[in-house]
Amino acid sequence: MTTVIVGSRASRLARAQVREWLEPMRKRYPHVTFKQRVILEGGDEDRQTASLSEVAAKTESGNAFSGKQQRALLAGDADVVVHSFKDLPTEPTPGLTVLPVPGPREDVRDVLCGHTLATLPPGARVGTGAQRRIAQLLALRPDVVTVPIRGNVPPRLGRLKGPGAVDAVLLAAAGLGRLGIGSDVSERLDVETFPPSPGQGALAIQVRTDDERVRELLAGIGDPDVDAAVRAERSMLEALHGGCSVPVGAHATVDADMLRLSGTVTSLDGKTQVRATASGPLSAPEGLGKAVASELLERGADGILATIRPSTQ
Ligand SMILES: NCc1[nH]cc(CCC(=O)O)c1CC(=O)O
Repeated sequence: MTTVIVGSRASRLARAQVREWLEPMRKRYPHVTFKQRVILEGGDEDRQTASLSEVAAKTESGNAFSGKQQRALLAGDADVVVHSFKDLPTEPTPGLTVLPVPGPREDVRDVLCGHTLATLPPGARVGTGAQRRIAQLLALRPDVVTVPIRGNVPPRLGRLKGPGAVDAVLLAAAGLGRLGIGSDVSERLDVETFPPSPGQGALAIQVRTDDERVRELLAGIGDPDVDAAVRAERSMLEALHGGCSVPVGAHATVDADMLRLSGTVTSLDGKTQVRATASGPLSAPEGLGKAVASELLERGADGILATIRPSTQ
């Protein structure tokens, strides 16, 4: 009997993600005992510091959400860790490997709860702390005011009511779907006008590079289409030198053996937005990601990104 320890952050969403991944794994490998182990992160423990970049600066790894998971993995306290792909930094961590991306991918879209884009009253207050969401929202509705909110998904939704309530909140459909609260959604935002964060809705399964036992066991868990789409989006982000919260949106789709990737970079005030789209073979997702990134840079993305200070939020 072999045992595999699966590390997870403490939040309901993180635990739901691990359960989602474990369910087919347990069916596929009935002889393996999978055990869940909760590993707390700075970004989970520290609820007082408003800015995630400040929380990240206090952690050893400089990452508020995935640093301790990765250290636990390296130390052997877990054999596998499950992240939201979009929360994982683009730089690889020495000694760790991300396995081919499993499917199915959750709904990749961002959603508005409380109002739709069209019904938001002029000057409405919209809760979100993510730079990409702020920028893309202001590009569509320059009249609204964004209010920084962070924390787990249920308290963010809770900001629609009570003292200091906001008119709407912007969140990922994937988080709401995994928590079973998708019915609170007012509008699912179109991927063309509001492209999601690269990798949104997908899971990153990370293991130790030298752990042949687990790597062999889990070889073949990836979904080739989901894997190619996520690789294309993430290599575009990497080529733009973007972390997980720069105002970069990406969306890749698969059609037979072709991959199509759209990317956007938006200034924080929403006034400038560059876009690029290209297609390429499913077998070369990184090449497509780099090609779309070069096109974005040619169209002025570097000028926009230069004005934004690095942040891990
Ligand atoms: N940054 C927080 C975060 N990280 C992953 C998700 C859920 C979406 C996903 O798994 O891609 C969320 C919540 C949100 O953005 O609303």
